[in-house]
Order: sequence, then C-alpha cells, then structure tokens
Amino acid sequence: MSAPEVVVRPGADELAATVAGELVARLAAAQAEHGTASVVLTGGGIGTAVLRAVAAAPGEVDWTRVDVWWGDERWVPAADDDRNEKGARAAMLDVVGVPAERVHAIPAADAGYAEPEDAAVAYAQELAAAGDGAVPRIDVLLLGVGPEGHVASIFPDSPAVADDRTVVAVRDCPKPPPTRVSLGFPVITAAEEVWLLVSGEGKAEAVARALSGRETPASLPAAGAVGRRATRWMLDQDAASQL
Ligand SMILES: O=C(O)[C@H](O)[C@@H](O)[C@H](O)[C@H](O)COP(=O)(O)O
Repeated sequence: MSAPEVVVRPGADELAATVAGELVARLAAAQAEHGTASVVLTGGGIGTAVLRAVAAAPGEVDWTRVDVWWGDERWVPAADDDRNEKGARAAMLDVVGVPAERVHAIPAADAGYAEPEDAAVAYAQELAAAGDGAVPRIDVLLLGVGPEGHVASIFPDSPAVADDRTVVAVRDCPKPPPTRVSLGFPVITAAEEVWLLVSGEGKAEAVARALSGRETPASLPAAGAVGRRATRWMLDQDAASQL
C-alpha cells in the first residue's frame, strides 16, 4: 500500500473536470490492459458533478465495456430522486451508453426484497458472481466524504465499521435518508485505486483528520478507505484548507 496522494484544484468545477479527465484516462488504460474496466460510483454533490463532466467529455473509453457498481444506495423506491442510481443514469450512464447488463445497481426498496438486509445479500452475490467468488477487479472506486468522515454509508462508530461482509444494510444513518445499503470495507480496500472526492470548507476538518494518520476506520471511516495500488484524495481548495 502506497502513501495517499493529494490533488488540489481551485474550486469544485475544476475538481470535477480534473477527476473526470483522470477517470476517463484510467478506465481507458484498464481496457487496454484487461479488455474491460470497472468503476464504483458515489452519490453526493461532487460525485454527481464528476459524472456530468465525464458525460461532457467521455474520451477514449469504450463505454460498452465498462462495469458500473455503486458504493452505496439509499433504501427508497427506484423512481425516488434520492436514488444514487437515478442521479447517475441521468448525469452520465444514459448519456454515454453503458449497456444495461453492465449497470450493477444496488436493489431499490421496491425491487422485491422485503428488507435492506436482503438487498445487501443479493448485491453481495452479484459482486461475488462477477469476481468468481471473490471481489471482482475494481479499477477505480469513487467515494464522497461526509463532514464527520463517513464514506459510502459507513458512518463513524456505527456497526458497519467493523462488519466484514462485502455489502451491508445500514440503519439510523445520521444523513437522510436513514436506511441504506453500502459496500463494506472488504470491498473498498480490495479496489485497485480509491479516489476520495471532497469539496467545500465543511469537509476540511474531516480531510485533515483522515490524512493525519491518527484516526481509525471506526472513528473516521474515510481514514480506512485505502486502495491496493493507490489512494488519491482529490480536493478543492476549501476542502484542503486545513492541511
Ligand atoms: O449516497 C450518499 O449519500 C453518499 O454516497 C455519501 O457517502 C456521499 O458521497 C457523501 O455524503 C458526500 O456527499 P456530498 O458530496 O453531497 O457532501
């Protein structure tokens, strides 16, 4: 595991454009090496801005050979505007044309699973099937970061921080909506590259704490979000202001 890399851009728009350009380049390189590429998407403001920037400049990637997964999803019906999937489809997936069979959405609350725990098991099975029983190769795993240091839907000092399952149901989230399904640390830390996308002064303290080396994944989940080959903190100036 290498030391985290920190990239700082002046503002959120420049950050989104930089991340989009580097994501396109990384996915194209993965396709050149493996034939296919895979990315885990995040919800949230800067994550969605990145998807819009990718759609505006989709580059050299063959989008019919990209597998798309999600880091977390809100436990709401498929048509609800809170769905990360809905936002990602509108911002990018439908624009660049990722085929339906490569879009691995976390089941919605009206998809036929009684409880989010059942949906989590189903998503864990879908991941395992793609990876021949293990976590599939993830070229880039994108994560937003909350002001208190959550990533995906793993919140500080919540049961998910110590859960060794690949996918977990999460209840009583401090950020609404309160019920979610999230990847667990075993998947996040299995990704080739983890990119943490952070914008705004309200996140500056969490960024500084995560990079201080003094936090645990339980106290500050973002501190536990490390990739196998690379961990990149991609920040705007405000988010970097306490470094
Ligand atoms: O679905 C979600 O809510 C997320 O995936 C969540 O982890 C998000 O990425 C962060 O809360 C940052 O969100 P913002 O960029 O909007 O602050």
